[in-house]
Amino acid sequence: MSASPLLDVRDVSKVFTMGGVLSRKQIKAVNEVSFALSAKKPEIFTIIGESGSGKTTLARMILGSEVPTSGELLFEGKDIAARRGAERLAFMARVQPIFQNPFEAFNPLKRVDRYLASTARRFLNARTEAEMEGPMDEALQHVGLSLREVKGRFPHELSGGQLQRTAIARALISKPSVIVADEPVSMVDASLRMAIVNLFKRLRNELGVTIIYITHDLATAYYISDRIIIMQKGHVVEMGPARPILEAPQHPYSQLLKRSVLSFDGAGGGRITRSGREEVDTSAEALIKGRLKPAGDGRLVRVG
Ligand SMILES: Nc1ncnc2c1ncn2[C@@H]1O[C@H](COP(=O)(O)OP(=O)(O)OP(=O)(O)O)[C@@H](O)[C@H]1O
Repeated sequence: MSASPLLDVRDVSKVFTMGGVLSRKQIKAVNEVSFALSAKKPEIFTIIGESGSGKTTLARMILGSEVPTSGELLFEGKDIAARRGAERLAFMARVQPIFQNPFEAFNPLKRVDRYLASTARRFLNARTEAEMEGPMDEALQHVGLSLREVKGRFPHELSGGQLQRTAIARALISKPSVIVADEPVSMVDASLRMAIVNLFKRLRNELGVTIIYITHDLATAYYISDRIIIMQKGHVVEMGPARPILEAPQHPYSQLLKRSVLSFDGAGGGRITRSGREEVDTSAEALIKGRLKPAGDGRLVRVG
């Protein structure tokens, strides 16, 4: 068996050139980033950073939809950018994306099961209804849904949470080793966020899927991540086990990020109102101090 890491990101940079001949401007979106994910130990590997820090560009290079300007990304020892045709398709089956907005991920005029069926056709070469429906239902069961529940439904007929879980099920159909989830909970109602991130934990534990979780939400990052990297202006400023880093960040930027998220963040670090009466503090600080714990229904509950 090969000893290569599952994913090996080596000194990867991406430069975008903007403007015309006279006003040429270069943006180094990703700057010499390196890390490796183990083939043996599935994990939740989080990429955290504020808007514009290069997270999405890095994710697009991992998915092979953007080619690095320098450095290389290897999946099971082979260059991602060099894969073509059948090799590219096989790679795409193993490394699947989940996007931010489930309502954009699905065509509003297409029934969601048709979307799942086309994924089964593409990656599993399924042809008959039965060949498609078995893996579709299996994937939906992994996210707490079933084919019976979503069959014939249009995206607007499902809740945001159901639709995001369907998007995750779609990603599971090809039995991937890696899921790249770019801000998967930022468009989901705050009360459902923990349910989605708990699902990622289950996929890691039960299916052995490695999750690359891209976010600016320190609270969920703290709660689910095994390791994190913190990015600022394309650079990795801190990398390592998630909890020690988020509890006591060393780099001034990580410290600033933590402070700013604790004081104001509408996307997860802020306050949500439950039942219109009670305020639940979902900030990273609250989680860190252990004042909240996730309840079975995906909400956070106050301890003691
Ligand atoms: N196709 C592109 N052409 C030019 N510049 C780009 C392109 N894609 C990204 N950039 C620039 O690269 C930098 C990093 O962007 P990127 O989207 O990777 O950051 P991000 O951390 O994912 O931010 P966000 O959370 O807002 O998506 C930004 O300055 C952005 O404007």
